[in-house]
Amino acid sequence: MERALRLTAVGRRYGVRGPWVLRDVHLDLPPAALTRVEGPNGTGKSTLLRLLARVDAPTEGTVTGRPRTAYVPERFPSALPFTALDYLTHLGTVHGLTRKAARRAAGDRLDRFGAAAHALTPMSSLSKGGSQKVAVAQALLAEPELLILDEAWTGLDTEARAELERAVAERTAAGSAVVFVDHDPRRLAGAADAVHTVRDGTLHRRTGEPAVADGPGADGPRTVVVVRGPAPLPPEALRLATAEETADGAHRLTVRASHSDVVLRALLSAHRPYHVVSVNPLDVNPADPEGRG
Ligand SMILES: Nc1ncnc2c1ncn2[C@@H]1O[C@H](COP(=O)(O)OP(=O)(O)OP(=O)(O)O)[C@@H](O)[C@H]1O
Repeated sequence: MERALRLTAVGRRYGVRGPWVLRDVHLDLPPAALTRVEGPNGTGKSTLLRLLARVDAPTEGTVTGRPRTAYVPERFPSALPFTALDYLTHLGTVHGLTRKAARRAAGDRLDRFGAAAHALTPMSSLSKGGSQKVAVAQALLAEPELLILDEAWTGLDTEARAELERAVAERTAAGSAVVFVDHDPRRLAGAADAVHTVRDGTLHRRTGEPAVADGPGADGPRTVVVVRGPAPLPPEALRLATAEETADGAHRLTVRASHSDVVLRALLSAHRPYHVVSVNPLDVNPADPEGRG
């Protein structure tokens, strides 16, 4: 897809004679793929994410593709002269919504992140957690084709952290590319389609990670959902799960555990909703790796 972002031989250094922070970086962010960027402190992860968000430009190399992008920076500028709701409403109108629709979307987002009580609080008076919720809400408001999260879970409470994980699964299910950095290796563990490590001034793809969103072959816990209902299954569900018809005419979907909520929501909110027969963890038995036992 033309809009998918691609870095080719990208390098960045700060100042004409500054040391190279990154060099010879090649990276593709295909639609519907979740990409993790990891690496020790100070190696250039935030620099890379700023280049992906196009809020910074490379010193050498090219960045191509123009997906509609949203970015949660490591440090969100919270000293803005708006209340949280006015700020989000304003951004919604910038993204093309009418004022009424923008206000509704802004209120919904704050609600989903448990921040409805902060709607009328000036941004400059928000706590670290409150302002982080607004940072995340602003990024999701635009339903971006590329979502970039730099330590976006930091400062969020447990419910908001879970909500952000769900939102990531929703974005990839809707066909968006998502790229994230997080200090916690358990964050979205097993869910990433690709993991890249910043080391020695460049980006290394961790081997063993599949190139794109795939079926049950990747690492991480899996959930098996069995449903009855019409074929074909909703596209949002098929993007995240591998499906097969069972002998008695039900559909058996295998999905990453972190994505099971999104798949269930797609099935239950379908035009003709599905009847959920069972939801179980995939028991990986070496004698029965597909869990058909
Ligand atoms: N605006 C800037 N001007 C000058 N140097 C910078 C700038 N931004 C980053 N650097 C330098 O670039 C290097 C990489 O920084 P960056 O913040 O990208 O790393 P990081 O891997 O995200 O670090 P952390 O894990 O600590 O957030 C560091 O040496 C940093 O000091």
